[in-house]
Amino acid sequence: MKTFDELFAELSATALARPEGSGTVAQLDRGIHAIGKKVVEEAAEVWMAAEYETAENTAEEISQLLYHLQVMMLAKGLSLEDVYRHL
Ligand SMILES: N=c1c2ncn([C@@H]3O[C@H](COP(=O)(O)OP(=O)(O)OP(=O)(O)O)[C@@H](O)[C@H]3O)c2ncn1[C@@H]1O[C@H](COP(=O)(O)O)[C@@H](O)[C@H]1O
Repeated sequence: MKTFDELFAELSATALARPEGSGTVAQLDRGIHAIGKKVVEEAAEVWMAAEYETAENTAEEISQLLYHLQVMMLAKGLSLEDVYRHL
């Protein structure tokens, strides 16, 4: 289990180190357009899970959406603070 901030720290390090086989590196290399499509896809999966599936499935879809939002933050060079100051 990890927090939002811990995942972001891990993904930031992964983006710099670019380890072989990293899905995050592959996603970053696909660019903003592809990452945006994943964000929309995962958001739709959250909606569908919330409407028709269990709370547990919904939580899993939400975690995937949060992951892809963080990948988008990295692709745009945004820090946690850049986002948090709007909350
Ligand atoms: N938390 C996640 C995470 N959540 C979701 N995903 C990816 O997001 C996608 C969402 O799953 P779906 O069921 O929608 O899968 P899918 O549509 O079949 O996926 P694709 O075929 O489109 O890739 C999958 O490709 C998952 O691999 C994640 N990929 C990685 N992480 C974490 O990110 C860190 C770095 O991962 P790597 O870069 O892969 O080393 C590790 O801690 C991982 O646990």
